[in-house]
Amino acid sequence: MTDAIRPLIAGNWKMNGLKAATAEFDAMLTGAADVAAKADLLVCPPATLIAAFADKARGKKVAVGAQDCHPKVSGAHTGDIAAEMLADAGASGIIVGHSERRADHGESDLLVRQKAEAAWRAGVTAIVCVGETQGQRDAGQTLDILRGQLQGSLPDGSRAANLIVAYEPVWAIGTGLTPTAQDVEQIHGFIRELLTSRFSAEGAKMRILYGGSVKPSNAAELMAVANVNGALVGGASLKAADFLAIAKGCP
Ligand SMILES: O=C(CO)COP(=O)(O)O
Repeated sequence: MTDAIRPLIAGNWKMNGLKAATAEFDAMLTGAADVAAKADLLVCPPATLIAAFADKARGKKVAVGAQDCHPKVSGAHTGDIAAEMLADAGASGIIVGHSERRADHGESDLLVRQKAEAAWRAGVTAIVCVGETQGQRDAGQTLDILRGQLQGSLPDGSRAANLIVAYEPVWAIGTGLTPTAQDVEQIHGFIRELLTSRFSAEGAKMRILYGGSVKPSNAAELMAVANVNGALVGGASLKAADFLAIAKGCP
């Protein structure tokens, strides 16, 4: 059933990228046509580059997204950016609840849920991240942690058109380590069950991305796993050749 879900390869540039990185983005735009048959592409640069990238990407096969938003529309929140501002700059998706924000900024499941709702309010897709730490994995708590994060972070009424879930084991991010294909299959299957039991038919159609040390060398194996509907890529999304090669690895 999930075979019909079109894969999405999303790049999370994190706190990387000056204006000079536009050249790399240009190369992604150029190469995107070659991989369009395989997957949709989304690049989430730092907020400073969203508007410029979105202008360049207009009419091309790469969408532009953001890495975070504030739950409110506007107000006295120095340094924060509203989802409406990101949409206005050209973002069509917003990553919320990345483990680096949960850790660096103490973001709770409730706050992540409010940010996902803010993305919808602005008319853009929320990409909600969940994942266990090494310690939680070692303690055999992975599924319990994921159940709790998904329950708390996903808004009621989530639909396949406006919600994407990204499973990113914290211990796999930036480490070169990945779970085995068997582990990924079990965990994505578990997430799928939770989504369908909570959101019925919509849950069956939602994209579930895998993230954590995805590279050209492991993409094909990971992307072939049942209920893996694409990837959320960090380091390897900074280079056009790697990012496009990962998309080529989609089944
Ligand atoms: O955190 C990630 C994407 O959001 C994954 O990062 P890496 O691909 O660098 O491991």
